[in-house]
Amino acid sequence: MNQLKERLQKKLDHLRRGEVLYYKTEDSSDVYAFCFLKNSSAQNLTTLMTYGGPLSLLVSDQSEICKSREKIADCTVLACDFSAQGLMTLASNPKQEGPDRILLRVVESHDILKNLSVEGRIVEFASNVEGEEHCLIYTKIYNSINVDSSLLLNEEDISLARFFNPRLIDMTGMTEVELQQGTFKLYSFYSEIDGRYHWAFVCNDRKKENETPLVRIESECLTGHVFGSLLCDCGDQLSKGLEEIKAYGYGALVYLRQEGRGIGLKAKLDAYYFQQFHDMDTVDANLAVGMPEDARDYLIGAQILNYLKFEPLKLLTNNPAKISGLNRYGLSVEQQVSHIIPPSKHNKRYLDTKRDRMGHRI
Ligand SMILES: Nc1nc2c(ncn2[C@@H]2O[C@H](COP(=O)(O)OP(=O)(O)OP(=O)(O)O)[C@@H](O)[C@H]2O)c(=O)[nH]1
Repeated sequence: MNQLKERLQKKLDHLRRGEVLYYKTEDSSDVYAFCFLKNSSAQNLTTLMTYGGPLSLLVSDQSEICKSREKIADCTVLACDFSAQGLMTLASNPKQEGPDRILLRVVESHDILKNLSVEGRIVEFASNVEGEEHCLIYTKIYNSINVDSSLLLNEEDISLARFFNPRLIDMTGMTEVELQQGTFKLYSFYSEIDGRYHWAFVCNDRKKENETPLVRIESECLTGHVFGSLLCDCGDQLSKGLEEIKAYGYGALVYLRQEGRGIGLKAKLDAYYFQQFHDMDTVDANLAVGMPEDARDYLIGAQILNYLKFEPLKLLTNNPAKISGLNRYGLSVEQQVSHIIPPSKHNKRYLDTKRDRMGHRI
């Protein structure tokens, strides 16, 4: 973890000095070059222009970008609010304009919006580096160049930068609750990322030096957790998870608001329709309603565990994506602890699909 942090820090230092960094996307060989726009960075602008196509510029509302007007007359300018939700703001306001914007080559096509999801993350990343700097200029590189790896940002760096940003969750309250499984401390956390509250049921009964906490990350399931639907194993997993943590004596159940594997309740119910009336399994049904098979991200969970200082940890799960989802944000999972509920006639297909199509260790 420390090595990763140091490596990231070095790259950030380059960025602070106004030097050009590079970014390579995970799913293609596209390389972007970018830097902050500073008054002194005319040299860097020339470098960017030599490498690539039209420059793009992301500016915040208070940007002093007008000062640089002459230098970047042919830029695509995208209005952007550099909040933690920068990406969403960007996507939902592609035409946001103001009198102080120099030029807008208005972004309308979905393709460009898709690209923005890559660049939006860079913006978020860059804005975390230095609050004062609010202009990021970038271009996709068309000329093939050899990029020095110390100047290359990758997805891992972006994930780490997001993780180290302490502003993404706030601990908003703590109380004690009596559950069937025993007494837990219940923490609430507000997340800037999705504007929701997430919960942690914490058990510290037997905390010892060097003992590893047992953690369960539970994704919201209104139908299973609240109404006791038999179509999934969620209800049983929730109560058994709390029971096991209590019996172990040290750990937490982190309850994330990721209903329907992150696609939301409305889309989950639409997907149920395809499962029931078109004989699809959960994966195909999600795709049929235009959603990914699993839309979850574990940044909020990772930040909550970091707040609780529950790392390294043992994770109660059958789902390898949860382990890699935490590793991605620098958390170490020392052990996977199986969390298997015996199948019933109602949820057998659901569980078979988890095993056969989603790699769950069941
Ligand atoms: N899209 C969709 N989501 C479902 C369906 N049934 C249950 N879910 C959701 O699946 C998620 C299950 O979350 P978890 O139990 O935390 O995790 P998991 O991925 O099953 O992995 P484990 O840790 O092994 O339990 C919840 O968000 C449920 O709402 C379904 O038929 N379709």
